[in-house]
Amino acid sequence: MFKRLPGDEARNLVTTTPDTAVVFRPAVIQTPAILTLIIFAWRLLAGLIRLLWRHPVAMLATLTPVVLTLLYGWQTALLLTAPAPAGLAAWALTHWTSFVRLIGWRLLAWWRLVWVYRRHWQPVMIVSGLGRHLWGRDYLPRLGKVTCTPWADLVAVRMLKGQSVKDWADRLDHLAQGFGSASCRVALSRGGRLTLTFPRHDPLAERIPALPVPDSPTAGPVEIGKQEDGRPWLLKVHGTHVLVAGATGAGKGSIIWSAIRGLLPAVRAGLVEIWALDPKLMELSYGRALFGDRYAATPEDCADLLDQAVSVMQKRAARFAGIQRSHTPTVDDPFVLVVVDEVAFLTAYQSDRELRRRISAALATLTTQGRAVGVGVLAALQDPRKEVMNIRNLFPDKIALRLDESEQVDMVLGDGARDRGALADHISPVPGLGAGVGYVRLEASPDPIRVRATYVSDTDIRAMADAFAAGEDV
Ligand SMILES: Nc1ncnc2c1ncn2[C@@H]1O[C@H](COP(=O)(O)OP(=O)(O)OP(=O)(O)O)[C@@H](O)[C@H]1O
Repeated sequence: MFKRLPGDEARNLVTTTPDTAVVFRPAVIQTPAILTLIIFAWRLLAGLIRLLWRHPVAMLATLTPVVLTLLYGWQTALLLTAPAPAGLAAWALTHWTSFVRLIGWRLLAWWRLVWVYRRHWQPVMIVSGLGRHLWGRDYLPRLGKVTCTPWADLVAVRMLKGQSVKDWADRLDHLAQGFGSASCRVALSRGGRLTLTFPRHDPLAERIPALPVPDSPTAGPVEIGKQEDGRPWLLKVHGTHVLVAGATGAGKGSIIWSAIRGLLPAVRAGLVEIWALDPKLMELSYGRALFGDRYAATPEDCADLLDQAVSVMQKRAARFAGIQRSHTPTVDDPFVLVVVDEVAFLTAYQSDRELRRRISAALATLTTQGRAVGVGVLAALQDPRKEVMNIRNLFPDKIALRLDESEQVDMVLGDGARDRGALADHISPVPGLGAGVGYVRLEASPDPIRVRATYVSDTDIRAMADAFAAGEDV
């Protein structure tokens, strides 16, 4: 879109004699008044047609009463038009959900388009460097349709020719700040067109208490928290392996315990077994009763437990060979979830080379061959560097909680995740605000999803373990 701005050429004038004033005498072309009037009239008409074309409903709602008043007087106009707002009000009062779905979000989208995005578009584009001001004209990306969902605005944009998605991904902060949102995401919708997502409020701002233990046994996906759009966050544990990375205090424990809580009925029904490796002797020891003798804390015990898991896996693989290609949890062949808290203690920080080799080999074997035969790994880790965790790519599903450095985001979630909006290094270190908040990139989707895990407190864990040991419902 080009817009002519006056006076721009004067900026480029240079004088070599500083004490002489520059005299700027633009060439004056006499235009007949009628020509100017025709041009103005044409612009007015084109503007009206464009307005009608872009906002037919709003224009109809505004123009109808005006036309009726002019034709039949205000009393008749009032009589004829009043039923429409009265009907809408009655609809809103009687069936709010359908009113919001069919009318409310559209009205809000129109308002947000006019008041937020169109009003600030030109300055935000120029200041962020996504638009150009060349030869006195603004060359701006085209603002398209705005759609409102319950939690965010989705803004369609046509990029300038020659722009890339990365140009936009590099300016997410500018866009979020420019349009008054807490964050911004960018996704390519089709060639040259983008969808920007601006959350209007954050459903993850508050701590989410532990969910009730499910009624029926299931090996997953288990509900362990909320997604950014307010929908439940379901974590798949059966048929995959999950790596959770986060700095100290990021809330890795809440993901582990939320998953265990969701699996508890299946554990009781014998469809799932949880094998716990707790080298820090902290996180999992609270719920020891849930793991029976499948609990290890010393590196030697951890290596033995992992070897046992490998042996279960290999025996199953031998039995399943040529008969079945995937695993369904049964009492005879339960899903085995190997939970490892701070896996680097067992691999990178382990001083005994032989133990380190055994543990790394067992973990690599489980993560490469376990998922088809019902053996999964859920591992937590503080430092995602390759030297610390060289098998992180063997985990199909990864969760990045708060991380210390921006480069660590792509190490966990894969290349380009941070550019796509996974700002795990910006998550608040204040536990109430940021603990348990993270980004997930699932095997099936390249776009990271912002999530928050429920907080399963020590009291919840003890209650779970005590009730489990006593064979009662939690
Ligand atoms: N999901 C959550 N929601 C809100 N607060 C949480 C959540 N998870 C943890 N917290 C808070 O953050 C604190 C640290 O959590 P936690 O110990 O689980 O982190 P961590 O990542 O396991 O840390 P470390 O690696 O040091 O063990 C907890 O004491 C709790 O107050």
